[in-house]
Amino acid sequence: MFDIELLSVTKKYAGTEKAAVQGLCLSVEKGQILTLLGPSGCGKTTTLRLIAGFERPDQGKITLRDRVVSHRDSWIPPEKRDIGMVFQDYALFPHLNVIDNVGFGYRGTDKKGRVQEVLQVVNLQGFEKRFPHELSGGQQQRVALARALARKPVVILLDEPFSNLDAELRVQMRVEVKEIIKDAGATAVFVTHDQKDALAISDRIVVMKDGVIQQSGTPREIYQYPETPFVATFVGQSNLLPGQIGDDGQSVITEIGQVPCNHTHNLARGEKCYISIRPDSLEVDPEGSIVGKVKQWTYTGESIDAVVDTVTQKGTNQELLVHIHPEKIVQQGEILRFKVLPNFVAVLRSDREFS
Ligand SMILES: Nc1ncnc2c1ncn2[C@@H]1O[C@H](COP(=O)(O)OP(=O)(O)OP(=O)(O)O)[C@@H](O)[C@H]1O
Repeated sequence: MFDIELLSVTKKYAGTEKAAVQGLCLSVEKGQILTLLGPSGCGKTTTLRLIAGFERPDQGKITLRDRVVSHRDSWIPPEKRDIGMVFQDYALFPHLNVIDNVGFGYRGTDKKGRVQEVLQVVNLQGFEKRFPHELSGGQQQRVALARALARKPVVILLDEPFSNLDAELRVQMRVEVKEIIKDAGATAVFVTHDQKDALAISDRIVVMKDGVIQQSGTPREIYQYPETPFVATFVGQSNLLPGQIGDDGQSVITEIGQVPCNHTHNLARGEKCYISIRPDSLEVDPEGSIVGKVKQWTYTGESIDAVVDTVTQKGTNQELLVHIHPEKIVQQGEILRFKVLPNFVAVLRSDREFS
């Protein structure tokens, strides 16, 4: 059962040349967290606002749990859509304490009981009398989430909810927010341009670019088997190379040699394609067939992130990003040999956009 369905939704703002979202189709199952991920201007916020009813589509149909909220002549306004919103800046009322912020707009019976219930869900018992300025960023975030959950909405929409948090709290809040949403059994759509947020919190990710969907799938599918060059480089780092499927059907012949891969998207032998090799898929090995010179490297603690210059079979230069085990001592200018591990190698169709 789907709680949210968008069918061929298009929205073009007045005075703009291109549609902000074009022919968007997506669905979210009950209890799932879906993330809209993409760079600035790709149409994520517009999609969220269309679901909330703050914008009206030019074309298409939007359904929220069996109720058509937007289609041709039918239109349900935002306040009647049964939606909870969590904004980037939390939008708490500074003059109201936690109880009053959470209970604001609640119209059901037993408001007091429900507020206590959600404060327990977000783990804020004991903070009832505090005002927003007496709370940390993470606590304010949980108050905003509690307010969104209080009315038991059909869906919760979260617009970049972690962008005002420092790096450490952000990592902690990803786990907490996911747990809270799951415990409440809520269906949620979450907007971010941060791939780590998306991979950590989502059941499914929709990667967008220029108002259209590039790929949708589970975090693992998106990371391990990107389908377009854009997805391969936007979600994680990647080395992209042109090639063609090898005669064994399980490798790709590229300018740096024959690369093994586990998944060829059913492309035929000899068919042209691109290949995405994650930096973790290149391993230092004295027997490896790829020879490269270390151009620069950075120690991150978890790995040594190196840029390596290789010479292709055509005699041209090809830079590769490589994550080397952090215990290895690496020198600039050093010549190393690498082999490719097939697990994070993805084949991309060559007819997909390359940018
Ligand atoms: N009210 C508006 N009027 C005109 N154009 C708009 C309006 N809102 C958004 N746009 C345009 O629509 C496109 C999509 O914008 P949108 O805010 O949905 O992108 P986004 O992916 O959420 O970006 P960001 O991450 O920067 O918030 C952009 O080109 C933007 O300039």
